[in-house]
Parts: sequence; C-alpha cells; structure tokens
Amino acid sequence: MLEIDSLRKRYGDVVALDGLSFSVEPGRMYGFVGRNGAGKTTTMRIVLGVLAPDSGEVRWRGSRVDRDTVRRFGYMPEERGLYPKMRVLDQVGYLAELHGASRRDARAAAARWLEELGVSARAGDRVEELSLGNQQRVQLAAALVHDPEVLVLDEPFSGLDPVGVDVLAEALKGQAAAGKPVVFSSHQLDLVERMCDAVGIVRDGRMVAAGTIEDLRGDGRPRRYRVEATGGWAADLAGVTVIERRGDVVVAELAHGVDEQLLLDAARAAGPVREFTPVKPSLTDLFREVVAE
Ligand SMILES: Nc1ncnc2c1ncn2[C@@H]1O[C@H](COP(=O)(O)OP(=O)(O)OP(=O)(O)O)[C@@H](O)[C@H]1O
Repeated sequence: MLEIDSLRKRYGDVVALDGLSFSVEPGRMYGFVGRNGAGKTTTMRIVLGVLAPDSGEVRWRGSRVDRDTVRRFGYMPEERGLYPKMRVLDQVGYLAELHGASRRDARAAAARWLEELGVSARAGDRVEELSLGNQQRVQLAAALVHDPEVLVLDEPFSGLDPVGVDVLAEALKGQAAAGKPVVFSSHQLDLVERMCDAVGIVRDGRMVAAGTIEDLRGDGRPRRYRVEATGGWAADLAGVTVIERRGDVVVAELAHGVDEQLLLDAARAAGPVREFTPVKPSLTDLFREVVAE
C-alpha cells in the first residue's frame, strides 16, 4: 500500500498542505482531484521526494519512502522532464539504462513502450519536434520503461486528444491490472469517474472527500428520480421536491424515508409513465458540492 500520511507544507505564509492523508492499494487506480492551487502537485512532489514536507510522511509497503524507494517509482512531473534535443528512443532507452538495465534490454523496453503508446514512428525524431500530445506519450513511456512498482502522474491527460486519452488510459489500466498502485491528478472529472477505483478530492491542502465514487455518492444523500409522465402531477406530493421540470420530464428529490413507489404511483395516476430512472450525481456534481466556497 502507498500511504500518504498527514502531510503538512507551507510556502512562507501559504499553507499548501494542511494534514493531507490518503492511501492507494496495489492494483488500484486513484484519481486525485481538486481546484487549481488545492495542493495536488505539492503532494506529488513530496511523494516523489522532490520536496520535503514540514511534517508527515509517505510510506510504501509499510516503510518510509526514501531515495532508493523512489527510484522504483514511475512518475510524470508537472514540468515535463524530457531533453528536447535528444531523440525519442535514445531518451527513453537512456532512462531505462539509468535504472540499471543493459543497453540492449533498455532499448528493447523503450521500443516496446513507444510501440504500445503509439509513438514508435517518431522513435528517431528529436523530442522537440513532436507535438505536445506525442511528447506526453513519450513522457509516459519514460515513466514506465523501468517497470516501476508505483505510478504517480501529475495531469497525464492534460492536452491530449481523445485518441491519446484512450491510449494512455489503456496503458495505465494495464499497470493497475499488473498490481501496481496508480495515482494521477486530473481536471477531467468524467475521465476520473470512468477510470478510477477511488477518488480523493482535495481542497485547501486537505482531503475533503475520499473513497469510491459510490462511497462519495453516499447513503445519506437524498435520492433523485427522473420521471417522464404527462401533467403537473409531482407538484404537491408530500416529501417530494421538484428540482427540474422540462416539458413532461421532471427530476424529483425524495425526502428521507419517502418510498419511491409513491412517486411512481402518483406519476402513473396522472397518465402513462415513459421513464422512471434514479439520477446519480456525477463526480463533477460531487466535486462542485465539496469544493464550493
Ligand atoms: N514554490 C512555491 N512557492 C510558493 N507557493 C507555492 C509554490 N508552489 C506551490 N505554491 C502554492 O501552494 C498551493 C498549492 O499549489 P499546488 O501547485 O500544489 O496546487 P495544485 O493542486 O497542483 O494546482 P493546479 O491544479 O493548478 O496544478 C498554491 O496556493 C500555490 O500557489
């Protein structure tokens, strides 16, 4: 398990992290989300040992993460760290060699990842000649080439076209399926919702909601239904609030303890019911709720 435990960090007067904790189990994909300036990059830098926390610690498999441990992590920093003048295959191969692979194995692993990430046609080009999206794919190849135990990625999907997103997403799912914890930050909440087993929402350096999307949706939350039926039937039902009405479609929220069958009965009494669907809040809805000022 990768454990981020009670991290605190100040930059002068700015409190960037205020006791932030979360953990990621092996084989799990963890989405780390929050508004600009919430503390995501600071957290990731601390996990990777680039920045020291004022207090708190990071543990991997129960031991405090140190320089040696971090060498076994794969990462994509926010400031993409490739050498612009170096050729793509040379660069990724070189990084694998730095991690102890023989030159031959390093180049083979590099070529394999470039192929997997759809950039093998650019293997002989200089990094600076690639589009930003393709540079990002190379950056992920660089993060994966030494077969890391853990992946920590700062906004790996930003700036990618939908095909690039799919390619990276498949690669990351493969890593999680191989039993590694994968943590990534993103502002693309639909993507996080689709990909992640668990999500942490950070606000002002603190985790304000964490768990599976289902956990975040929560049992105590009022239930909502979308109902398509004729007439103004939902207006005066006890325990029912109409949230939205568009033509014959009503989104109704039920007070705690109100049976949804009552809602259905009332709709059917008014006329034929063409739709009756529970409405689940999206991660974007949940995010807006917990980070709202
Ligand atoms: N080197 C620094 N010096 C001073 N303040 C900093 C520094 N780095 C970050 N901060 C501040 O710390 C807070 C957290 O920043 P951080 O970069 O971790 O946020 P973030 O969640 O990654 O944001 P974004 O989504 O915009 O990338 C912000 O208030 C930021 O201005």
